[in-house]
Amino acid sequence: MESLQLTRLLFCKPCLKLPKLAPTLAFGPFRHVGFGSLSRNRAKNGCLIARSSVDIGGGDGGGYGGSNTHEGSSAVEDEKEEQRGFLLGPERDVSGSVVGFNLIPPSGEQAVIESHEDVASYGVEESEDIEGEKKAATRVTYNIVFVSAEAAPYSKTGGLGDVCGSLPIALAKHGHRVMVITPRYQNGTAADKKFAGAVDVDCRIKIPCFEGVQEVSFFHEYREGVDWVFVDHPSYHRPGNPYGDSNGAFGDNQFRFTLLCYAACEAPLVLPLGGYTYGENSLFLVNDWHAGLVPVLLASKYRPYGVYKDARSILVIHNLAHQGVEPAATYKNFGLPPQWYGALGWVFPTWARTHALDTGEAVNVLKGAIVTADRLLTVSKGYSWEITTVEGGYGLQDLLSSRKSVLDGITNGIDVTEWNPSADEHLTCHYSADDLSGKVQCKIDLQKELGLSIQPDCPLIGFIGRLDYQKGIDLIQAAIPELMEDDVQFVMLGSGDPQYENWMRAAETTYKDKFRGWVGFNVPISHRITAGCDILLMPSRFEPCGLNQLYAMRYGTIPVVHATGGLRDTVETFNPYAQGGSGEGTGYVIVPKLLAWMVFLGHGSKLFPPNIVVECTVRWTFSPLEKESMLGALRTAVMTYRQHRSSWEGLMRRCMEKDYTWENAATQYEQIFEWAFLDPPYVG
Ligand SMILES: Nc1ncnc2c1ncn2[C@@H]1O[C@H](COP(=O)(O)OP(=O)(O)O[C@H]2O[C@H](CO)[C@@H](O)[C@H](O)[C@H]2O)[C@@H](O)[C@H]1O
Repeated sequence: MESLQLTRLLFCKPCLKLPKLAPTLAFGPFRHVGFGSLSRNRAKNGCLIARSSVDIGGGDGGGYGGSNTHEGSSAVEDEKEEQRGFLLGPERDVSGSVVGFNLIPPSGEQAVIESHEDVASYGVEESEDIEGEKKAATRVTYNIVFVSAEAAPYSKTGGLGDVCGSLPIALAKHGHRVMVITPRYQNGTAADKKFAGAVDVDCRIKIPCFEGVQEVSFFHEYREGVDWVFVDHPSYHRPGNPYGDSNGAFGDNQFRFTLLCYAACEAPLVLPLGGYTYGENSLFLVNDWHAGLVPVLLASKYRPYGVYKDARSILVIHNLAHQGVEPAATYKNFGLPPQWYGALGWVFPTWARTHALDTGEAVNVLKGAIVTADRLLTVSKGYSWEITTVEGGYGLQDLLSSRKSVLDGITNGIDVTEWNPSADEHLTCHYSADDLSGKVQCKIDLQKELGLSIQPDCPLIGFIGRLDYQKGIDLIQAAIPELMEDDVQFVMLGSGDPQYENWMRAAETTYKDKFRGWVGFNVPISHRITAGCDILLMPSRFEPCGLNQLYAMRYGTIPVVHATGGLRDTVETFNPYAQGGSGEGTGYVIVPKLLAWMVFLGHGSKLFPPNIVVECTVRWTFSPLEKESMLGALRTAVMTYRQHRSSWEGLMRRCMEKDYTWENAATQYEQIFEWAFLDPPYVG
């Protein structure tokens, strides 16, 4: 295999020398008054190293330092790798990963100048105390590199795009230097314009993988305090979304995201953004399997050669169901040293194998990331526990349990500027918790737009999301015939599995007056549904965090959710007896919650003083996940909407007053960063 030569000059400065403040870093609310990068300088003490021939992963298996002493993945080794497991007829998920296993067992069977002005990792910043006096407080800032397959507004198919479009900005506002690195997708539609603000930085690197050498280039846009870096390669230029098109997932996703990961490892070293590279002390936030090769590369191809010795990586799991699994024979594609096979090696359980001779051997990128990342994070606390269980671990529960000491969960925030009912650009009418009157107009507008009968008092139920098994679409499908007998309207927006898309179209024909199924991905419509509906249904089988329920709450749209993962963490069960109402009932409070509520409804509000309802906290949850319990929760919500309007308005207001800003989440992320740097990095 041909190896890659990359010319690089590294300027290194003497240990402990504090560099001047880089002007490009003086953004955010905190002013750096002094900082220095210590550990990196320790590694290359006071010398100028001219490095030509830097191999970033050539077939000799080498890494940084131009060393050829490292054992290579020879042709013989490659042969061997090829003989590892072979999957016939692999079943793939929407992102293209092999999911030839039912993870829930079936029943019965269980020239580059690197900055010498090394960017800050540690800073002292000024803050104000409550009396307004300026005082010096030590606040650590980091050079953060987000790696993600999508980042809104440039690319988005779901919540991953939202998070990687918003959290970086929140962290930049905290004074961190933040880069987001993601592919530069060009699909030949108007969406291509979203990348128009990014300029070619004229930096090309060659990546040896897939038994060849690939050249990628970088585009850059500095926006809202964040360096948005786009990796450009012909494989990102094709119709469809980041993962596939109408024919399903792209067959070369392993290749496309391998390129992304290599490029992400190089970017902090080679891109002098604003004049300075991010450098080796960077903190990588790698999101889902698409970015999962980054910690593996750091451990196998950089750290052994003294590069990124003081970097850290945090794997953020947004969805454990997608793991980047491919046949074991594809290991050689990654360009990793053969001895690192074990990090990615994965064996399907016997029951999940395709035939008697199938050894079940595969490579699993997400597993590699779980093994090699310095810390693990999920997007809610509830989900961080669920993934350590058989039901939620998707085969990785034991590995995840073994890393519990570095596993945390932080609930996502939302972009409260984009999602703001009092100023939403996609709405013609606005409202707020103080004045809810505009919401009914949003409902009327939506009914008009969708061709539903205009009925301001008819409960309007919505669903927005990917049409995927995860989201419980089959449950909605099963419940619709019954639900459509009630006096309600139902609107669904989604795209994904063709069988659900077809069902939505058919349901629209069957229930002309009551049901609308919008097949496609449409952000303005998603805003109008969120504002115009009274109830948002989320019967997800599992939900790592969920953003739509957070958007819904902000818009005073009451979520009815399955009590799982982030939904359980963020939606509080409505209890008419709580708070000031406790003890004022008539003795019904000890019965199960749902039954108690039904009794309350049955006897009317005369039984309880009005303040009981007003002071209750929000909403319903239903568990276990069955059609009947979902219908029960929905009908309870509908009854409250119809019969207890003041309770309903109380619910709406409490929802709208909830704080799910990124500011809150960003502070929690900083705690995790601190912990990541307290422990030594993973070295294998
Ligand atoms: N057809 C359509 N048209 C317009 N907009 C659409 C749409 N379908 C979905 N969206 C939007 O995509 C986002 C979906 O976010 P979610 O968090 O609900 O789900 P997702 O499963 O993609 O994300 C995964 O990652 C996120 C982020 O961590 C976790 O919250 C979540 O639990 C996890 O499954 C929302 O902004 C939604 O409005």
